[in-house]
Amino acid sequence: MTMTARAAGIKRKTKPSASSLAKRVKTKHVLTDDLPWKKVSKPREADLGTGMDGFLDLEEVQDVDVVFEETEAGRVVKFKVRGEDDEGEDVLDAHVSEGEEVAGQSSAVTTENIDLDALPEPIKFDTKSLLPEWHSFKLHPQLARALYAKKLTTPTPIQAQTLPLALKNKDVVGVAETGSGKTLAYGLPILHYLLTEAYSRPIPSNKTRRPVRALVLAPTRELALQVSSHLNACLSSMDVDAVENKTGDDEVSKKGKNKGKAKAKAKAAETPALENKPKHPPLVSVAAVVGGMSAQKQRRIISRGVDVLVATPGRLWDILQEDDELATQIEFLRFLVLDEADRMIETGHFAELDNILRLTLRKSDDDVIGPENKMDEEEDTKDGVRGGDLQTFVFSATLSKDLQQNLKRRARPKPRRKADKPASTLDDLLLRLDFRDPSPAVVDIAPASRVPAALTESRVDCLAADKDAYLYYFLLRYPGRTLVFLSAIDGIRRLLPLLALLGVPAFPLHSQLEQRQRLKNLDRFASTRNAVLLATDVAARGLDITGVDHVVHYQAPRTADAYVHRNGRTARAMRRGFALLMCAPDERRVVRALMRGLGREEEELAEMPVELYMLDKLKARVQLAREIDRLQHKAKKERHERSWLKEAAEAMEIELDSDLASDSDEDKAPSKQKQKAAGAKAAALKAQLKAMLTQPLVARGVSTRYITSGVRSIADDLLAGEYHETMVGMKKVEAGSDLVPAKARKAKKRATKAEEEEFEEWGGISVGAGGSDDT
Ligand SMILES: Nc1ncnc2c1ncn2[C@@H]1O[C@H](COP(=O)(O)OP(=O)(O)OP(=O)(O)O)[C@@H](O)[C@H]1O
Repeated sequence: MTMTARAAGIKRKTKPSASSLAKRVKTKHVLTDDLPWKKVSKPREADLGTGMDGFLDLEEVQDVDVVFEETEAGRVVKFKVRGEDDEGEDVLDAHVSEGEEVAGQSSAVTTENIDLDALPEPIKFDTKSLLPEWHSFKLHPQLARALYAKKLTTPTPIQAQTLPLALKNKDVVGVAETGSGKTLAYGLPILHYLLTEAYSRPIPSNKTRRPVRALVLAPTRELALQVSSHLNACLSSMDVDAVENKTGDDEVSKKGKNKGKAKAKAKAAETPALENKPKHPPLVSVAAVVGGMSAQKQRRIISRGVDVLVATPGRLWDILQEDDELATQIEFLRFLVLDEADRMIETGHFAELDNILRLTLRKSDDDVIGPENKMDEEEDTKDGVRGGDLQTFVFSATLSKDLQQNLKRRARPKPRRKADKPASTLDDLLLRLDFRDPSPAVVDIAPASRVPAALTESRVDCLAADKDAYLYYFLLRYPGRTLVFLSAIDGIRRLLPLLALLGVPAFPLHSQLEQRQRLKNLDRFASTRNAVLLATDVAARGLDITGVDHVVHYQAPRTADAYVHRNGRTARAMRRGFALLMCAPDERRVVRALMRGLGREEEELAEMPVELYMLDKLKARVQLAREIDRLQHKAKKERHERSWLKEAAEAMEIELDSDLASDSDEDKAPSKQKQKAAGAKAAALKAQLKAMLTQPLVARGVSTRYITSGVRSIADDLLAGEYHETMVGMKKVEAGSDLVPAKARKAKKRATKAEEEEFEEWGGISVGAGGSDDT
C-alpha cells in the first residue's frame, strides 16, 4: 500500500511500484517526519502558482504501511516502511533522496556510487576575463558562475563597498537605497565562506546532520522566502549551466564574426557536464522557515541539515523551543544577518527576535560546550578580527545616523544573564547585539533624500471620498504593474470588488490571507502585465517583484521609513519607477511631517496632472460600481444571516418564530419579491456599467470621427505613436513624464485658490454605504 500525505493542504495518491511490492521483505516503524517523503511537481491544473520556492509543495511517500494499534492510550497510528534489504536508515535515506528539493533547498540525494571520502570536483571559472569587475573579490568560482549566468556583471555600490570588509571577517552594518542589491551584499560572503569550506573537505554523507552555520532573520514571510530563493539561485549549478550555455549561444548569434571568441568564452566557463554524474547531497544548502506553512515539514528539513537558515523570528522561535540541537547550533553560528532589522521590531515578533538573539550572545568560557559536529574554527586573524567567530551583518535602507554613530562608539557588551530585561527599541536591540568585531564597519551610502535616483515621486491632492476615482484615473491613464498601499485591510476588502466591477485585474495581499493565497497573489501580480496589487505594509519591505512600474500610496504612510520602503518596491536595480502619494485634506499634516522626517519640503513633490473632464466621466463609473457593490453586499449579508439563523435553529432542534422563519417581516427578512427586485436592480445597474465601460473615454475637444479636426487632433498622437487607447485624446506617456513642477504648482495654486475652494466645496461624488475611507 502507498500512503499519501498532506503538505500545505494538498493530498495526492500514488501507486506503489510493482518492484517494491515484489521485493517487500522487511518493515520497520518510523515517525511521520522520518518517512521517505518525496517531492512531486505541482499539478498545473490546480493553479497553485509558480515561481515561489517553498510556496506550496506536494510530497508523496511510497512503500509505507499504515497500521492502527490499540494501546493503553487508545488507538494510535503507526507507519511501517517496507525495505528491500536490511540496511535500515540507508534504505530510508535512499528513498528520501532522489531528486528531492524542498522549500528551495536541494535536499538529501542518494549517495549511491558516490565516493564519500573524495573531495568534491572543483569548479573552474575564468572570473578575470568573464567578470573582470568582480575579479578583485576572489569569490568562489561557483558564485562567479552564478553571477555570470544571471548577467550581474558589475557589483552594485553597496556590494562593492561591503564585500571586501565582509570577506575580511568584519561585522558590517550596511545602509543603502531600496533595490540596490543588499541581499547579495551579505549573501555572497556567506556563500563564499561555506562553499570554500565545502569544497575543501570530503563530500558529506546525508546521514550526518550538518549544523546551521548562517542564520538570516527577515521580518516577513515573503521576504524570507525570497531571500532563500535568491541565495539558492546562486548555488543551483544546473540553472547556471543552462543560462551560461545560452549566453554563449547568444553571443555567437549576435556577434557573428566573433563566433570563435564567444565559443572560447563559453568554453572558458568550463561547465562540468553534470547531468550524467552521480549526485551527492548539496554541498551548501539554504532553506526557509516561515509561519503559515507546514511547521512539521520545516522541522524535517532542519533535521536533515541546513547550512543557511532564512527565517522569520516567530516560526523560528517556535521550532527552537522544541529543538535543543538547533538551539545549540544557533549559539555557535558563523554568520548572523538581520535583514530589514528596523522593521522587525514593528511586527509583533520583537520578543521572539530578542530571544533568538540572546542565544547568539557570548557565554562565559565555563558555559561553552560546542556542538559535537561543530566545524574546526579558523585561527587566522584578518584586520584584528578572528576568523571562525560569529560575524554579524545588519542591513537596511533605513537606519538612523544616530544609531549608526552609537554602534560605532559602543563599548563591547558584557554577556547578559537570562534575567536581563528584554530590549524594547531597535537602538536598544542593536546596541545589545554581540558584535565580536571591536569596531563593526558602518557603510551608509543611502542618498540623503532616501530617494533612489531612478524614482520619480509625485502627489495628488484630493478628497478622501474621491480617492477611488483618482486611483481608477491613474490606472487607466498610466497602464502598467501598480502596487497600491492601503493602511487597513478593510480598505483592501472594499476596493477589491470595486476594481473587479470596473474591469481592473487586482489581487489582495495582507496578513489575514492564508500564506498560500498570499504567495499565489504575488505570483499572479508578477505575471500579469497591467495588474494591481492592493497591499498593506506587509508588502512594503524587501519584496523584489519584477517590473513594478508604479507605487501608489492610497493612504499616506505613517512614517518616513514606511514611505521609503513602500516606494522601494519600484525603481529597483537601476530601473525607472514612479510613486504617487494620494493626499486627502486631513492627511496633509502627516505628509508634511513625513517629508520633514526625510529632511525635505512638502512642496518638493511634483503634482500629477489630472484632466478633470476625464475624471468626471470616471467618477460616474465608480459611483455606479459602488452602488452595485452595495446591493450585492447587502444581498449576500442577508442570505448569510438567514441561513445562519436557520442552521442554528436546526442544530438546536427548535422552531423559528414565524416572523423569522417566513419572509413576511419587512424589517427583518425581506420578502422573496423584495430580494428579486434587489437582484434585478443590481443586474440592471451592472448592464448599465458594462455599457459605460465599453464606451470610449474621449478627452474634451477631441473628435473621434474626424481625427484631424477638433481642438486636439488625435492624428498627431497616432503618427507620433503616442495614441492612448483607453483615454482617447490624451497622450500616451509614462507616469511621471508630465508632472507639474512644484514651483509652477505653487504659482498656479495662488492664482486659482478661489477656483480650488469651489471645487473642494463641490465635494465630488458621495460615498456609498460601506464606502468610507478605511484609514
Ligand atoms: N550586481 C548586481 N547587478 C544587477 N542587479 C543586481 C545586482 N545585485 C542584485 N541585483 C538585483 O537587484 C534587485 C534588488 O536586489 P535586493 O532585493 O537585494 O535589493 P535590496 O537592496 O535588498 O532592496 P530592499 O531594500 O528593498 O530590500 C534584485 O532583483 C537583484 O537580483
